Formats: sequence, C-alpha cells, structure tokens
Amino acid sequence: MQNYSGEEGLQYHLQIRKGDVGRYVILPGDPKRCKKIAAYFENPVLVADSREFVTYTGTLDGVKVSVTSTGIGGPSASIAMEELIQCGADTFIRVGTCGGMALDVEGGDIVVATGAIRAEGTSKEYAPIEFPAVADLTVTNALVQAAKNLGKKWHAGVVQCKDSFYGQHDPEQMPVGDELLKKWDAWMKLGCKASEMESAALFIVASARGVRAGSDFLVMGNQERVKRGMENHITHDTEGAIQVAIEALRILIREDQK
Ligand SMILES: O=P(O)(O)O[C@H]1O[C@H](CO)[C@@H](O)[C@H]1O
Ligand SMILES: O=c1cc[nH]c(=O)[nH]1
Repeated sequence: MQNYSGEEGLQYHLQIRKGDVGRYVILPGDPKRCKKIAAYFENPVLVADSREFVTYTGTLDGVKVSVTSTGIGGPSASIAMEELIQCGADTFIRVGTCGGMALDVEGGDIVVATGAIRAEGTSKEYAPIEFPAVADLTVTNALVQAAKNLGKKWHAGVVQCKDSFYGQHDPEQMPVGDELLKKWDAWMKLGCKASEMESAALFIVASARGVRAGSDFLVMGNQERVKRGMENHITHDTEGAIQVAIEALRILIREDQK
C-alpha cells in the first residue's frame, strides 16, 4: 500500500507504526470513549492523537491490546481498520451507541451485531452489494458470552448501517424520505434490532482483509417505541457496553492461547 505519511511505516491518518498497537483492538466511534476504555487496560499509554483517531495501548491479562476511535461513519472507520491492520492488528471489537428498532430493544440494553445492512457507501467500494456484512463468529460468540457473564440484558441480530444520522431520525425532512421510510419499514419487518453507522463498513473491510471483527452497542433509546407511545428509556452511559467488549476480549485472548 502506498504510504502518504512521508515517513516509512508511519500510518498517515492514525499516526501509528508497527509495534504501537496490539493484535486486539477496540474501536469506539467517539474519541472521548478511548480514555474510558483504556482505563480497563493495565498500564495504558496514549500512543497517538490525530484527527478523529485517538489510540491508547496497554495490556489485558498480560496481552498487548489497543483502543482506537474511528470517528462517525464508514469512511473514517474503514481508514482506522486498514491502518491498524498495516500495524499488525487482526481482531477488532467495535463498541458503539445505537438506536433500538425492534420493539423489545430498550434503552440501556446491549445489542450484539451478527450482521449489518449495507445502506451506507463505504462497503460498496470494497464488495458487491450481494456480499453480506457479517460479524466474525468467534468474536460474536465471545460478545454474547461476555454479556451473559456480566448479567446484561442483551439482544443479538442484524443492525442497520447508514450514512445519515438525521435520515434515520427525521426521514420526512429528506427529499428522498419516501425511499428511506419504505426501506426502514422493510428492515423492521425483517427483525432488525438497531441502527448505527460503522459495522457494515468494518465487517466488509474485515472480510476483504481476512481479519476478525464484531460489534456491541449501548442502546440509547428506541424511536419505534416512542412512535407507539411505549416507555422509552434514554441513556448515554456506555460503561456497560465497554465492559462487555473488555470481557469479550478476555475470552478471545484465553481462547487464542489454547
Ligand atoms: O457512539 P458511536 O460509536 O459513535 O456510534 C454511533 O453514534 C454516532 C451517531 O451519533 C455514529 O457513529 C453511530 O454509529
Ligand atoms: O439512534 C441512533 C443512536 C446512535 N447512533 C445512531 O446511528 N443512531
């Protein structure tokens, strides 16, 4: 791959090199979530802070692990994954926030993505639309086991990914609102659990590069419950979703050492 950083081995956007990160990387969207995640590592060190990409590295049960923020959306998430892979990473867990869609998915619950609807643009520059954005099975199983171990209320299933946050929340305001609403109705009928923005791109990049990726999310609220006058708990506390990702990494590290 062409290097645009002007320095051999230095990744252009993330400003990291081989040796700066572990093979296991947690990927939040929000850069401010990195410090909270790194607090679960032993001896966390800030290794880079560039654009929306903040990276800390430490250890978990003695094994080198990292956290890098992806920013919002597929374009920056795909850049983060590509540059981390160049530095030796091969196992990724996205820890995000999402909006619930299925009616039993409530604010404060955890959603684990088994696959992602590719209603975004980035993944289309990697793979034909017929190819599914599927999470890695070992990472997904570890996330589900982690949610069970921690006694969380969790759901596993397909999540919808898009590029426009407000296309999800205010489709009527969009000139193509009819199209968005028609598709959204189909996702609901197909049992989609939640909506977020990065997993489809991450799962497709992972398939293209032969690495493992999975995702878990805090459900911030559920617009479909609001629409039906059902109770809608709103929360922004990502700590539970972070704990599930950390526990899942511990499970993966143990399994990989067998
Ligand atoms: O909380 P993060 O990880 O950023 O994830 C979700 O929040 C952002 C939108 O508010 C999008 O990035 C979406 O995927
Ligand atoms: O509703 C939501 C919440 C978080 N992220 C999204 O993309 N949508």
